[in-house]
Amino acid sequence: MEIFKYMETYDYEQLVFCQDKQSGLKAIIAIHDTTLGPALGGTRMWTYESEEAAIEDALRLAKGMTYKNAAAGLNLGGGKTVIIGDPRKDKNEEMFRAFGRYIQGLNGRYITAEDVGTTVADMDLIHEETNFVTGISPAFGSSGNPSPVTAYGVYRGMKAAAKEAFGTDSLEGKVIAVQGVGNVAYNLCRYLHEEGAQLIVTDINKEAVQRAVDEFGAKAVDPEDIYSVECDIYAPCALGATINDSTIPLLKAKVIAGAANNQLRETRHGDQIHEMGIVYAPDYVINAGGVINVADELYGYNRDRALKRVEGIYSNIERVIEISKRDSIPTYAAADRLAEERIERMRNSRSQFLLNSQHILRHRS
Ligand SMILES: NC(=O)C1=CN([C@@H]2O[C@H](COP(=O)(O)OP(=O)(O)OC[C@H]3O[C@@H](n4cnc5c(N)ncnc54)[C@H](O)[C@@H]3O)[C@@H](O)[C@H]2O)C=CC1
Ligand SMILES: CC(C)CC(=O)C(=O)O
Repeated sequence: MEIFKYMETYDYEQLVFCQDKQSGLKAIIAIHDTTLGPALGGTRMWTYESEEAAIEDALRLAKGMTYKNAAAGLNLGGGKTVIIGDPRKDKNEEMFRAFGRYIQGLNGRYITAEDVGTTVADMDLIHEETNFVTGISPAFGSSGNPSPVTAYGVYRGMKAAAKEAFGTDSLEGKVIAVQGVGNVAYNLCRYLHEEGAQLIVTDINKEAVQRAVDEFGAKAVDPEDIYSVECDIYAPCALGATINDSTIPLLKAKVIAGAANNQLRETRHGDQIHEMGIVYAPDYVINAGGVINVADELYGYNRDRALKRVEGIYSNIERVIEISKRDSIPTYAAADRLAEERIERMRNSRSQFLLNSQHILRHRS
């Protein structure tokens, strides 16, 4: 991978490599775009096949956050971190503290939160070193684990997509295939079960599957069978790129609506599902609940205010569908248009000089 070429093509601002020998920290912070404000995005810990795969993931996820934050109406830019390692074996206190110091060194250009492989406890360790972290324990007046709120947003967005496909937003009796029943999808399944949906679930973690079977009466299938099951809605809630050349021909669903980031392997896969008449709820629009929730901490966390905003994911999905129809483009492209137009508007808005604490004139004020 030619890193600078890639960064130039997709207009990235900064890529930071963090190494701490004692704790074993190997982290990559990617900052995509800070036009709207400081970059906010979670930290993923994962066992990558190669350093290149980790860099690519950080870059792709960071760009996704720029679009997610913009489309959600937040005054935040996009960034993301990946830590290379196995979250079950390789974590230690020094690692997250060392990582916290790296974040502090960015002086507010990047604010972190949880993602796959990291927890509230990890954020609390980061918080020992920096205030540029969200999703820390509620005991600190913070919002805690974002996953249940992400799930609520996905549930709301799924209803809006269902309305478009089936003429009603009721999910009662709908068969929903959920891929990955981790932190977000477990909570999503609860909403869906309460509304009377029939669940088909899969996960590489057998205990997670069993919990969904026991608590929600879900039917379990093997991971490779989830694409081809007879269902109304496919909810990808594990990792990205599951909508691709191999899986698209297998899909029976009329709606794709799930929590995973970067669901389309390539944009042409978004074109393909659009041509097939599948209503696709773009990943970064439907899964913005978590970031909306943690971003609320920046104003002094108020759960009711955050949930009210997350509810609006329903109307945001409706808006994306409207743009898609108006401009005859797939929904993923409509979402990009929504986000890019907001960033451009803010970039071009007239700015008047205001004296701030950094300016050379500050001592004269
Ligand atoms: N946690 C949050 O608030 C947010 C999460 N997301 C995205 O949603 C997705 C899920 O996030 P979490 O629930 O937090 O992660 P998680 O790690 O708790 O859950 C993911 C689940 O997927 C399973 N899985 C992994 N590979 C699989 C495969 N090939 N087949 C079936 N299952 C597989 C894992 O065993 C795990 O149970 C991720 O893509 C994440 O980036 C997006 C926005 C916010
Ligand atoms: C988990 C969120 C708090 C932020 C994030 O990284 C995301 O939405 O993907």
